[in-house]
Order: sequence, then structure tokens, then C-alpha cells
Amino acid sequence: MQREELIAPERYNVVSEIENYAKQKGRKALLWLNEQGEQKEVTYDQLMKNANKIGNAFLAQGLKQGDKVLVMIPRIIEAYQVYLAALKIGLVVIPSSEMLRTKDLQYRISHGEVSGVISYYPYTDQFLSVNEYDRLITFSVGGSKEGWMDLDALMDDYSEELPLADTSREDMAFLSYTSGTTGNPKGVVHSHGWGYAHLKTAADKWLAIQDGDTVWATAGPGWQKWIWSPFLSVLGKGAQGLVYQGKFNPKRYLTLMDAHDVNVLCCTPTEYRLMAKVDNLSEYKLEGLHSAVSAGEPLNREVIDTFKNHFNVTVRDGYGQTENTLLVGIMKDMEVRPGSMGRPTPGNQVEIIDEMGTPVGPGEVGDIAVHLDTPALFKEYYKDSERTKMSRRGNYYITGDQAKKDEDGYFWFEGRSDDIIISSGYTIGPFEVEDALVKHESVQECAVVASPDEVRGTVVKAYVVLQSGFEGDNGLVEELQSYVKELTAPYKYPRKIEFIQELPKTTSGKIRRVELRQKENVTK
Ligand SMILES: CC(=O)SCCNC(=O)CCNC(=O)[C@H](O)C(C)(C)COP(=O)(O)OP(=O)(O)OC[C@H]1O[C@@H](n2cnc3c(N)ncnc32)[C@H](O)[C@@H]1OP(=O)(O)O
Repeated sequence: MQREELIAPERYNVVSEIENYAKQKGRKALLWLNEQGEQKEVTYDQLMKNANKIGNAFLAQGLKQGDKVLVMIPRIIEAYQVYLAALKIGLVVIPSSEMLRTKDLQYRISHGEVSGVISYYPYTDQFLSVNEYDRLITFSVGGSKEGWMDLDALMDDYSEELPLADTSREDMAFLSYTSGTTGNPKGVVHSHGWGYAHLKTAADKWLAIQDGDTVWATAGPGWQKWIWSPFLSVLGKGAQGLVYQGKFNPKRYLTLMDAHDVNVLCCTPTEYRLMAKVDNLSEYKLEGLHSAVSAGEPLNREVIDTFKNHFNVTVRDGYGQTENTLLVGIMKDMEVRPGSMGRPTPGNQVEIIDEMGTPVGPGEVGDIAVHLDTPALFKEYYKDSERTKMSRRGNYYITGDQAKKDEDGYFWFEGRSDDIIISSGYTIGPFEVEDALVKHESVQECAVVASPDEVRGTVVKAYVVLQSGFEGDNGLVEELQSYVKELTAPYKYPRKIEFIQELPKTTSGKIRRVELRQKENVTK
């Protein structure tokens, strides 16, 4: 595929892709299930009619094209409807995980100049202490909440007809925040044209969705990964998406895949690893499964072998970031080289470059970089020209990940070039965790690094020097963990804490993280 094939028409709205399927009456869009065994189904036609009603309600309440809305809804059908409604009228969506706490929400609302918030009703309290709360247009979903408009009730007052906003391919569609090593989260700007390029890259050859498939992509709304797979790729290919609102449990996942004859599976290595460890895997058949992909962190060989042996399907790796799309991967028809991330995806110009910005030869380690001409690359970090500039070298965007390639162009992951920790697919900035820990009365100083973990790839580990008078026992470990969960977000807490007498430092007093990483056997 050529680069030109990834460029959307000049006037383009990504919802047009999904509307095409709504013309086919009865075409199944989503099958929703929860832990209690409840079940709901929706067709493309119903989904778009509901989205249209919601879009009309948004317009009537004063939201207009170009406004930004923060959406915090879990894995329920309403999440899809709200995203479709917002994008269709040209609003910009800021995706937000339910794990975000007031500090992160406050930042997104102020920095993103948010006009409206659409939140699942149990989460609305998180917004009450946000500074600009009074000026926000607020809608609750799934239930009513005092001071919030009840979107489920309100939408029924509006028409199920709604024209598609006349958006350009350059118009912003998503503003997705992602953690940096230091400082505030970065607002990644993606346009409607990005959505087009992403669909062309990921849905056909990587997810390999075929007509009539049931696809289970497990990412939760609020993450860019959800926009990638369960939202855009599933609905943009007219497939039926399985939506499971429940806690991750490997046996339950396998049972659901059999019960609903899942054809395409997309989840993190952590989920694959835990499924591969289930006793009596032969109890599960996964007969319909023809495509299984993994993204978020490197996948290990044993898991690929287990899935191949038991289910005759090769789990294929894929690599990308919030800032782009699937950059490197094993496409369906490609030879797998276990341990390799695959090759650059068609139409996307991905290279391994040196310090001077020049592509390196086979076997040489360098930075994974994306040519700025690549249609699925983000436009910029919102209102942050400094960090946008810092992320570039010559004509390339630098991903922060390093790799080398072999003679056949397969990429082999080496590690991060910065301090970012990737754990179970989450991107975590260590300094934010350190900042939270030192606020606790018992902590004198601390340093946070990645520590290898069989299931999660790596986990956040904190080395902590205590103030005198405090004892480093299990009780304190748990207290510090809850403290960080509350101050940052539940997924960022240090799963390992080690109390030490002093941190290794240079003569000038700088913490020698490299020494701590060596202790953890993590080399960079
Ligand atoms: C381009 C991109 O890649 S975007 C980023 C995409 N990344 C992802 O989607 C992340 C993928 N990973 C996952 O979904 C999970 O790690 C899984 C499914 C693999 C494993 O899930 P789990 O082990 O159940 O929990 P998870 O790793 O999410 O940890 C979150 C922690 O917060 C807790 N938590 C979750 N939600 C909440 C909440 N609303 N309130 C309080 N605590 C919460 C969890 O209980 C867990 O804590 P625990 O381990 O002490 O029990």
C-alpha cells in the first residue's frame, strides 16, 4: 500500500465509515455482556439512530462544531453512541479512563478548554471539585445525577435524523492525553484524516477482520487503544464487536470466546500470558478464532507457542503509540519471527535512525522514528510547541523506543530511550509516582524504576528511604500503594516497594537510576 492510499478525501468525517453499515437493516454492531450474565445487542442502524438523537441533544444544549468534550464512560454501548454523536457533529473527544482522578481531570479540562463532560453516572463526583465545574455543560449516562442532564432520558426528545458535520480531514477529532517522563500529560492531536489512515492500516491486514466476523478487542474506553480497535476498526469494518463489562479473568475470557464464537481477538500480552497459564486449556476450543493480535508491550515466545499448539492460531505482535497508529507489526500473511515486532506497516514510513537522523543499517540499534509525512502521525502536542519540537529530529518523530532490524527488515525491540515504564500496556511516568510518594509523611526520598514481571512485562518499583521513626513493614507498603492510587491513578501505583537506607547517588547528589535498574536486571 502506498502512502497516498492512507490519505482521506479533503472533506471527511470518520463517522461516514460507520454510517455506510447503518444502511443495511439488521446488521449487528455490538453484543454487550456483563459479569452478571446480562446481555444487550444493537444493530448499526439502531446505533446510528441513537447517536443522531444524542448529537441533536448536544447541539440543542449549546455544544457546537470544534468544541471539546471529555468522555468518561466504561465498556457499555452508550460509550460508542456518545463518541459517534460527538464526532458526527464535529466535536473533539477527549477520551478519559474511569481511573483518572481529579488532578488529571482538572488538567484535561483546563488545558483542553473543555466545554462539556459526558460521564457515566457513578463517576460524576470526580468532577465536582474541578475548578471550572460551574461553566461545564454536563451530561450523565446510565443513570441520573443531580445537576447533570440525564442523557438517556434527554436523547428521546430529539430526532433520529442528523446531518454529518462538514469536517475537513485536518479537523481535530480526538485529543488524547498521554503520560510523559516529566511534567503534565501531553495532549495528542488526531484529526478525522488520522482515523482514515488508522483504519486502512490496522483493520484489514493486522486485525484481519473479515465480513461477518465477531471481534473482541478488550481495551477499555478512555484509552487510545479503544479508539484504535474496538471503536474504529470494529465499527469501521462493519463487524460485530463483543463488549464485556467485567473484571479481567482468563477462564471467563476463554469461555466467552467459545460461547460467542469470537473470530478476531485483540488484547495485551498480559491477558494472553494469563490465558496461556490456565489449567486444562484443551477444554476450550476457540474454533472460530482466525486472527489474534497483541499490542501494548512485547510478546513472549511461550505464549505464541501455547496459542499455536492449543488453538492453531498465531498470536501476532503489533507496535504503535497514542501518537500514531500501528507502526510495526506482523500482518496476517507474514512469516512470524518469534521475538520480533514485525515490519513497518504498509504506507507508514517507519525507520530506525541514529543521533543525526539518518537511517541505520541492519543490526545497528537506533531510535524507532516515523517520517513526518506519515498520514497516521499525530499533528502536534496541543498547545505545547516545545514538546512537539523536542519529539522531532530532522524529518522524523522519535517514538522513544529503540530497536534494530535484520536483513529482511524485521524490527527487534531493544527498550525505551527514556524513563517511561510500560506495565501491562499502561504508560507510566516514574517521576509522577515519585512526586506522589514523597508527599507521604513517612517518605524521605525515593526513586521509581521498572522491574521485570512475568505477567505484566514490567511493573513499577519504588525504592524508598523512610523518615526516621517509620518502620518499613507490610502495613506501610499497602498504605503507600493506596496513597499513590488515590493521588495519581489506580493503575500507576508501585506494585513493588523496597525500603533501603540510602539511594545510590553521584558525587553531585543525583540519583543513579542506572544502578537501581541494574539491580532489577533492566538494562537500557
Ligand atoms: C495506544 C495505547 O496503547 S493506549 C493504552 C492501552 N493500555 C491498556 O489498555 C491497558 C491494558 N491493560 C489492562 O487492561 C489490564 O492491565 C489487564 C486487563 C491486562 C489486567 O487487569 P487487572 O490486573 O485487573 O488491573 P489493572 O492492571 O488494570 O490495574 C489497575 C489497578 O487499579 C484498580 N482499579 C481499576 N479500576 C479502578 C477504579 N475505578 N477505582 C479504583 N481502583 C481501580 C484495579 O483493581 C487494579 O489494582 P490491583 O491490581 O491492586 O487490584
